[in-house]
Amino acid sequence: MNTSIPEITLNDGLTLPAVGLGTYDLRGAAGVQAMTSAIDMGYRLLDSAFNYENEGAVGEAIRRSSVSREQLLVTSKLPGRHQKYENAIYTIQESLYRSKLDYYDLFLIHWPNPKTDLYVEAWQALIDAQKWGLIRSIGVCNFLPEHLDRLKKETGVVPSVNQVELHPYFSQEEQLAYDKENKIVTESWSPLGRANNVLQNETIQQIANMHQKTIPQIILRWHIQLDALPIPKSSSPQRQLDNLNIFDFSLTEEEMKLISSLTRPDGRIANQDPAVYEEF
Ligand SMILES: NC(=O)C1=CN([C@@H]2O[C@H](COP(=O)(O)OP(=O)(O)OC[C@H]3O[C@@H](n4cnc5c(N)ncnc54)[C@H](OP(=O)(O)O)[C@@H]3O)[C@@H](O)[C@H]2O)C=CC1
Ligand SMILES: O=C(O)C(=O)[C@@H](O)[C@H](O)C(=O)CO
Repeated sequence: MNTSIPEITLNDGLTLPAVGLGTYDLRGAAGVQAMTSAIDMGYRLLDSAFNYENEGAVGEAIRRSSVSREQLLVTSKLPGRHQKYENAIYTIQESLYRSKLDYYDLFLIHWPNPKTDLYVEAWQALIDAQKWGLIRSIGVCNFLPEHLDRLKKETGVVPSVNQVELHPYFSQEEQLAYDKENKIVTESWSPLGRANNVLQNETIQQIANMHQKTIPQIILRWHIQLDALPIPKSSSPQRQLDNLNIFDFSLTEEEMKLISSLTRPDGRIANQDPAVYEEF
């Protein structure tokens, strides 16, 4: 049991733990079991989405866990096909019915879908749902500076969180700097590169040997020291625990730079460039 996770305060005052649990692909009874184990082990932030088809499993895991709803921070996301204002409102309500929760702590627009061009309308729906108490904090995913500038200009409301692909092979230096300057917390999706060969990287292995940690622990610590909030997914209780045990050591400035230097122009894992990708 590890509950000593530092906290991060968002621009609207909500606090989140500095690491959360990704739940992509955690579904059904096995998903409920994995999420319950994570909560019992100390995770307090769960990252879900309407499109993951697991909001019911998230709600069930919360009810079966040993901690109260109030101690948990639950995230879900609005899919691309429901960005029209009325659809967005219905989808947030449906998402709550699915999880059997009264509110989400954080609700995000999943992708900007710039060609469809409804993300400002969708943002207005999140703003209203927050006013009505359905959502405590509102944010986005995969938003580039141009999309964020437009939200600010047209609604005056800056997202609390921008969840983007971030790992050593795609280190997002410019997006991180933009988010920081605009007081937006960057959450890192696929923080472990979705377990691709970054987990065998020789440079990170050498750093791991120095600190007597594993490669995933070094990578997650790198996220923390970038002031990004990683949400690693694991279905294994042991790996869930390992991924929390990153607060008893620090990387040097040189080690941070070495890991960041591993970034590559073709480093994206899923070929999803938010400037062109349109999510269903
Ligand atoms: N907003 C967006 O557009 C997106 C959001 N996300 C969110 O981000 C979360 C995390 O990203 P995800 O794509 O799942 O990828 P991650 O980078 O979190 O990697 C998950 C993979 O790493 C393995 N793993 C986890 N911990 C360890 C460890 N300590 N040692 C070895 N292997 C490990 C897992 O296997 P195992 O389960 O067997 O441990 C799984 O195969 C998602 O689950 C989702 O919530 C993801 C993509 C896009
Ligand atoms: O998992 C998510 O949140 C997504 O947005 C997906 O598109 C994911 O990135 C993926 O690669 C699905 O194959």
